[in-house]
Amino acid sequence: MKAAVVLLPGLNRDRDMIAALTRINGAAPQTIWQTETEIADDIDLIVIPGGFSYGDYLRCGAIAARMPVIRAVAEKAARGVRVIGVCNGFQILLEAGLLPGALMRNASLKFVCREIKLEVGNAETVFTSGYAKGQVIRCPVAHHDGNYFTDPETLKSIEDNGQVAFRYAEGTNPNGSLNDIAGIVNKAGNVLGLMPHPENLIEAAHGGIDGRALFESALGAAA
Ligand SMILES: NC(=O)CC[C@H](N)C(=O)O
Repeated sequence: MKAAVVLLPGLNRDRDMIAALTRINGAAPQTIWQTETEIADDIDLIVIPGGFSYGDYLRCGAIAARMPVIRAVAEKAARGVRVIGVCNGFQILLEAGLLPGALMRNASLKFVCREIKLEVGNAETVFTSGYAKGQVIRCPVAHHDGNYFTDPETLKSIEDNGQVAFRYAEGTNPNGSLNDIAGIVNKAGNVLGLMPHPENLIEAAHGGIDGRALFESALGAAA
């Protein structure tokens, strides 16, 4: 499988993401700059990394969501290509309408940078098939706008459809997210957004490999 990483000014997790994908996939991902309007047909997985695109001006992810490259990502997503947005990448996918809901300022009004625990909410997605349902994994978070919110009807539908891929395990919700939601997939199941950073826990030097199965699932279990 071939992976690509979207690059935007202000992102700062792109190198970590490229390193993680290179290690897991055995080949460096292609990089796609903000102004590109087309993404190659042989790309199976597109990743939008975390950071502070365009300085988080207006709202986190709001400016990025209007860049040509995100339109190209949306076109690929509509055709079933797998897309992962991590942290700022998740915010961008929400702002672009590829996922439902919004990420508000953390309930504490503070930037939170620490390790939390994640519970796998649905192990039947292409991104979580390497985990067991209910499995609890370690994962770092680093954000100030991670407080997932949506209207009650949407919340019910994402819960009923099994779209909650990851939840903050009991007592570790760092931001006040509704239903402890840490990551969701779209209805079709090929777009994942999550606030924590699994790319920072994929090799022994990181102190653990709990994030690895996410990328292995996304890269390995492809049709
Ligand atoms: N690490 C990140 O991607 C941070 C995302 C965003 N800038 C926030 O602080 O909420």
